[in-house]
Amino acid sequence: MSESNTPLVSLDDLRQSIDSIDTQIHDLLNRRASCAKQVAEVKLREFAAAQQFESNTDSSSSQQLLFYRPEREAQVLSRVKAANKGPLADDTVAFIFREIMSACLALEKPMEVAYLGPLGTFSQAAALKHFGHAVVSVPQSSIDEVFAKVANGQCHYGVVPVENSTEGMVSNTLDAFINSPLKICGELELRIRLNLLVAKGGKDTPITRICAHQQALAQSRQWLDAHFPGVERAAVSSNGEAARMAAEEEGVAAVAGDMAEQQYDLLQLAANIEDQPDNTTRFLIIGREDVAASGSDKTSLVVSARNRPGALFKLLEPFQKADVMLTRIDTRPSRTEPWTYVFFIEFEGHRDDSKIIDILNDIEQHSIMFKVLGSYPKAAI
Ligand SMILES: O=C(O)C(=O)C[C@]1(C(=O)O)C=C[C@@H](O)C=C1
Repeated sequence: MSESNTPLVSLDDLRQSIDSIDTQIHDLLNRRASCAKQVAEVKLREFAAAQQFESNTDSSSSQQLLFYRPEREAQVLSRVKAANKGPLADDTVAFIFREIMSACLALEKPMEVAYLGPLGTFSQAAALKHFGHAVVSVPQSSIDEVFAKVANGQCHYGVVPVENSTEGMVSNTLDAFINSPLKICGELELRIRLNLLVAKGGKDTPITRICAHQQALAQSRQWLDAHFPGVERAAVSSNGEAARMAAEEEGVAAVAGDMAEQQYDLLQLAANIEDQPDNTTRFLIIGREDVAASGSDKTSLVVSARNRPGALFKLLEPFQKADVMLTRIDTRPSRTEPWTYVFFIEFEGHRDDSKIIDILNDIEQHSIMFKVLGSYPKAAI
């Protein structure tokens, strides 16, 4: 018998080893969860002490009770990825720890996260990827509603799409930031795989209308042109809504992802119909509080320059001088007067870093509107 055919350890022995390891993992998980519960008690004590101190000194209470700590979560995820020796892939280990932290945080404080619904949208997939499955994800009818629900305290956080690798920026999200008091608390990327979906039993029904969010229609335009020329396309409020319509209306097909397919129990007529094979959407996490530095952060700001030659150069020059990496710049109409613009600038670093403080002071002097939208950990998974 060749060496590879010789079982060194029996199946029973291996399963006994797995059982024993599972018992240890189980015990360790509950020990970790007990630590997280104690962390919650410490946070509550510190919060109460700060409140008392503030009322004694008669200052207004600015202290927020924060259970969710994005900077700490990013550090944990980066650390487990860096320490991973395999055979599990780094991303797999990070996803497992993502869920462990999500479950631990739920013991401290169950969290509600608003996203662009209905059920089964990529925004919901993004919310669960970022926060893990222990959060309650709460569907909203529009991006503006996501902002509103977080701003009025009905949800702890929100998840909004900000740019797609095929279609560019999501202008609705950028515009919503201009007048919102909310902060950016995190970011993540989600690979967008689009499928053509119809109701189960609708395999032979001719497709008369293809529905999807306008971004999904644009991301699969060439495929739809080639396979369904002349069939009406309708942009609806979300891919989840398109999937719901496909489930209920005869002849309607939806362009949507796996979550929508499962949610509405649809039939997949074609898979991966997106025109760009690496089609990816970047999402932002919005909340009411600033996030402490994690050591690997980005900052976003919105700024409007005086309408004069060299104004944009003056805004960007401080980054070049301080050798700070710009990661994105977008322009939107200011909506205050015609032909004036605001710039969304995103760069590496945290607003509390001394180098970044100097840059921000410099930019503020050359701008007529200036708002830091937040500093937040770079996407860790
Ligand atoms: O370190 C903390 O502050 C915790 O609350 C613990 C923990 C974790 O499980 O590691 C849980 C929730 C926070 O968002 C960050 C980390």
